[in-house]
Amino acid sequence: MPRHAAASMTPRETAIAIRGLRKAFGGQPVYSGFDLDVKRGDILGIFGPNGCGKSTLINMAAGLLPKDGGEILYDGREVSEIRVGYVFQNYREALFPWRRAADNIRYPLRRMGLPKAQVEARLTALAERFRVRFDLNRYPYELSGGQQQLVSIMRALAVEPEVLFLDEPFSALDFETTLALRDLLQRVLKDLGITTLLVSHDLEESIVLSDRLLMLTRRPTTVADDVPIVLPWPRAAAALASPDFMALKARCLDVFQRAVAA
Ligand SMILES: Nc1ncnc2c1ncn2[C@@H]1O[C@H](COP(=O)(O)OP(=O)(O)OP(=O)(O)O)[C@@H](O)[C@H]1O
Repeated sequence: MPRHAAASMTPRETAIAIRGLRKAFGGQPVYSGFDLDVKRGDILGIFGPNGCGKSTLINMAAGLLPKDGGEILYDGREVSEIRVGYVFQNYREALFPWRRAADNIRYPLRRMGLPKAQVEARLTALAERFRVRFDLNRYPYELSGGQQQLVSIMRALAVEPEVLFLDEPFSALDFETTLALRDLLQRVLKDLGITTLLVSHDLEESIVLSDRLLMLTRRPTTVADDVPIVLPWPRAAAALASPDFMALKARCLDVFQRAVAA
């Protein structure tokens, strides 16, 4: 594989500005005047009580769900004006079952009208970045859950997104697979510098994968705490035992328990 193929993948690092965001369901507000800034290249973890609106936030940010008011801008542009990648929790429903894994990854690139040679170069570069050892010519049902979710992640990154949205990407996977994928993903995201919003139900995972962790309250949702995660990258499983990690976890757990009790 030529080295320039991997090097060609250089998405822009984009900053996100959310101002006065409003959203209600059935008259019940989830967000009423929510503001947030995300620095370019940051991985922002979003953590909070069940039903506080984590998925709603990233779905609105990704343009999958309309907002009632306010704005979400990417270096001043609407989401419709930028390329985004989205990885869903449920990899079984995310991939096209009738397309081989490689064709799932090629699909958005073909839709973009990319010449065949570039499509293949991106596919090869991604396979190299993610150290893929399985056969991408298999169909999704022939792959393990972890392999399928890896294909979903590769497909999301294939379009060279400016922003990546991850909604509980590992929650349907076993622990061993989760650790391996976490390790791979953080290396790739930090290498590429993609601004990322990550929703996870797992506090340790949120801390391990984030530059900054946004702790949310129950709805109407506000920010309970905004925690910089100052730990060296990459963060291997062993980092979970470090005193700095334990201190961050204790702080976040305390905030979470107060948010749930409120
Ligand atoms: N389409 C919808 N119609 C009505 N209510 C909705 C809709 N989508 C979400 N909600 C409600 O809005 C709130 C926020 O939902 P959301 O899925 O964003 O929360 P979450 O924090 O991601 O939840 P969880 O932690 O359970 O995954 C919940 O109370 C949910 O029931």
